[in-house]
Amino acid sequence: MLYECSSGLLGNGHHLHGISTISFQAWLSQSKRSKDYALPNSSWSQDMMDLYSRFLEMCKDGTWKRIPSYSDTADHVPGKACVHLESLKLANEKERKGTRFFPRNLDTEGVGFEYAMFLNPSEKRMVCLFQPGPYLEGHRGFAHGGSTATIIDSTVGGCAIFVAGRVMTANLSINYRNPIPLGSVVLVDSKVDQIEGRKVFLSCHVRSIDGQTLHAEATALFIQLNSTKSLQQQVSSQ
Ligand SMILES: CCCCCCCC/C=C\CCCCCCCC(=O)SCCNC(=O)CCNC(=O)[C@H](O)C(C)(C)COP(=O)(O)OP(=O)(O)OC[C@H]1O[C@@H](n2cnc3c(N)ncnc32)[C@H](O)[C@@H]1OP(=O)(O)O
Repeated sequence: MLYECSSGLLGNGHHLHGISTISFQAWLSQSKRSKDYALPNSSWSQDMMDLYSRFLEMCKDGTWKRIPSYSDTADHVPGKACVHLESLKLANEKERKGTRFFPRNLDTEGVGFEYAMFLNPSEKRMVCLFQPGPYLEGHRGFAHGGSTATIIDSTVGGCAIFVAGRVMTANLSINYRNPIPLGSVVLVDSKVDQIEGRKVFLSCHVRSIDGQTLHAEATALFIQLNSTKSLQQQVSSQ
């Protein structure tokens, strides 16, 4: 199902550089036919379940929104970008066969990235509950720094998508402060700090759920892509 952008996420009819963002509901209904991986499964620890329930509770008054998660990359980008990507997807179905959104690339539950994101629209903030599995090992018993970078990029990326639609990471700077034990649950907390034209600046902290350990802190710059060109056109014109 294709759809057009309508009401804005940052208030009615919000426009950022001429690009109207879509309503959260429209995006949710666009993607609901795909399997949602951000729902609890048997690999989730009690800590993960407890935190997830706490955030679900905070969704009840609309302050927070649970963000679904899919294995198809095209489903992650809302708005007009989705129309472009949907067409691209239909046109190139053959070539696209077998591609997956990187953090959802494993079939077995619990071995890789287990995560669920929640968006706070008024604070332009995205929080990700992350439980790294055994296939993300770097040093013995700890998550690989690249997997931490991936979950940070995806969380700040989700936040940037919320404010600016189709974006790409231009810069991601991470300070790793304390290793993340495999199987533990951490909170990846990101927010938009500033928007300057097409540039979206964000910051992010990764903390243990008791808040006592700072695992990593990051800053990121995302660039809003030209809405009049499809992703395919942008790639082929470079
Ligand atoms: C309903 C809403 C709900 C939403 C929720 C959704 C939930 C979804 C959940 C989860 C989402 C998952 C999210 C996934 C995230 C993953 C993202 C990635 O991994 S992206 C792959 C890695 N990145 C690349 O490969 C880029 C490679 N670079 C490029 O393609 C270009 O450099 C690009 C597009 C970044 C910029 O190129 P140009 O030609 O469009 O723009 P130019 O003119 O170069 O830059 C624009 C401005 O930005 C500055 N700029 C560009 N790069 C910079 C840099 N690295 N550092 C500082 N400034 C930079 C420039 O100086 C310029 O600034 P001046 O306008 O002159 O002030």
